[in-house]
Amino acid sequence: MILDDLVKVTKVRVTRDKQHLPLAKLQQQVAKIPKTTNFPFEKMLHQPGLHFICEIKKASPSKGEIAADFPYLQIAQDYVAAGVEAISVLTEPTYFKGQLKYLKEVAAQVPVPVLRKDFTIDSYMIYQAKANGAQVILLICAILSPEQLKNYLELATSLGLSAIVEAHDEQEVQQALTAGARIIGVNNRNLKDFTVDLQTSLRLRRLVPSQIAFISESGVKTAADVDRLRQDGINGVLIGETMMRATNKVQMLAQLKGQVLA
Ligand SMILES: O=P(O)(O)OC[C@@H](O)[C@@H](O)c1c[nH]c2ccccc12
Repeated sequence: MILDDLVKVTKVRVTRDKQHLPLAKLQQQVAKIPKTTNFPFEKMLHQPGLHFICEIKKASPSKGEIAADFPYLQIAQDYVAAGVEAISVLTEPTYFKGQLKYLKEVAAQVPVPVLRKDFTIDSYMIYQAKANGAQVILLICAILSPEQLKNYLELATSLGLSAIVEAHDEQEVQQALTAGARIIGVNNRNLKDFTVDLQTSLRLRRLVPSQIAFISESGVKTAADVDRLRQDGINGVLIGETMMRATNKVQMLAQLKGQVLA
């Protein structure tokens, strides 16, 4: 399955990155960044209503190339103009054609929290996220042991980063809760066969207490999809492909929100 491959190539990448910039050096960089303890992403998610996180991604394993032309800074600006409340930036190079520099440049330019979307399998990647301007990281239950999940959550928190703990079924939601997740993201996409079912989020919503923020990820395409999620008390929605393919991001987000633009 695709996750096994992603873990493999990510291990190779982290090993190479560490040779290029050793952990001790990376930690020195991080130590120079002013410490923050306000977790703006979490505060935003707990405001009433459904919040929009939009993603910058050039390609994906399920869809192949999504954007041949990829002006990532312009896309970030368009997202901000559209009123998104956070931006997710893919940094995985092999399957998503992401780069760390996209994260760094976008984060330096936008006033909203930025998520480093990657397959975190080593604490090194959490320091890397921090050093490159992220305020949020992703921790995927399916590729982490309970112990790793707990340690990475603690490290993220100590660095002032929020973590979305991604789950796809009841057992993974339980694993996320046990580890102390403050934000749970349910991926509607089944990574075994790439099928998408919004029902996955709706079904798992009731397992997560309201003091923990709940994000629905993947496959959100229409205002009707958004409406269903909003009605079920979901705090945030993560939208990639639909926004990436929209030539007019302002109009598309307004449409998804159910607002009519003149
Ligand atoms: O493009 P979509 O279907 O709107 O999905 C966005 C996002 O949820 C998806 O990219 C995603 C969800 N979980 C991930 C984990 C890693 C990489 C990517 C993802």
